[in-house]
Amino acid sequence: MSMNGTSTLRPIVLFGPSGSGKSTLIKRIMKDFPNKFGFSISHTTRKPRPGEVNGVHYHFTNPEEFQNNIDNGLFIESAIFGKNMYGTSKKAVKDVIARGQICILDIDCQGVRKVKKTDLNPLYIFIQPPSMEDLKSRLIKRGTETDESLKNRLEAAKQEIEYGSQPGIANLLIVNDALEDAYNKLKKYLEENVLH
Ligand SMILES: Nc1ncnc2c1ncn2[C@@H]1O[C@H](COP(=O)(O)OP(=O)(O)OP(=O)(O)O)[C@@H](O)[C@H]1O
Repeated sequence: MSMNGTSTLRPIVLFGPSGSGKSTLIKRIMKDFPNKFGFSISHTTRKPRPGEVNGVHYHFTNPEEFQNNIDNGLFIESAIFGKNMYGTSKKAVKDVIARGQICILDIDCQGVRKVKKTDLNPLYIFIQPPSMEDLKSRLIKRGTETDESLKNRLEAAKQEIEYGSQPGIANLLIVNDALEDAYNKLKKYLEENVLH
């Protein structure tokens, strides 16, 4: 642990197109380093499902309070899915650091732009698909997309790649071609920079 006690706990932002392999890589790194990494707890306006605990699974809130939080600049990012609002607060990230874990943020380039305006000082890792053709076939193979959502994700992917591959945006760019190579690159970088 360094002098200021938290410099080894810089959050990690993984960003990149939907289907580039962020979740796959995060799952693996969390499994290889149990308890080292944590996710922030999101806010949502949706009602808790049976068994969901406020402050554990989500910070459950109402639309008025949610909007107040946005207006007061407390959120890094927020989005609407269906009728519900979801967001990540800066405090939720700081809570992860406070419990001694490295916070992993899996966000899109809009989120990255917003994080860059905060004092969170993360390391940015861009996960790039080898090609648009590979990205498309992986999304199809994943079986999660309709024709419509596939089209939207591929369209958004172009912008993600344009942004993430610009010099100076990411601290590390990983082309996720062979998964094993991509994972080893990620692991090595994290070992050298945050896992001491
Ligand atoms: N190197 C790879 N080679 C082949 N397939 C891969 C590779 N990496 C990931 N995949 C597969 O591609 C699909 C997309 O990966 P994943 O779900 O991790 O992407 P993601 O970036 O988290 O997407 P989203 O932002 O939509 O959550 C998954 O089915 C995954 O198993």
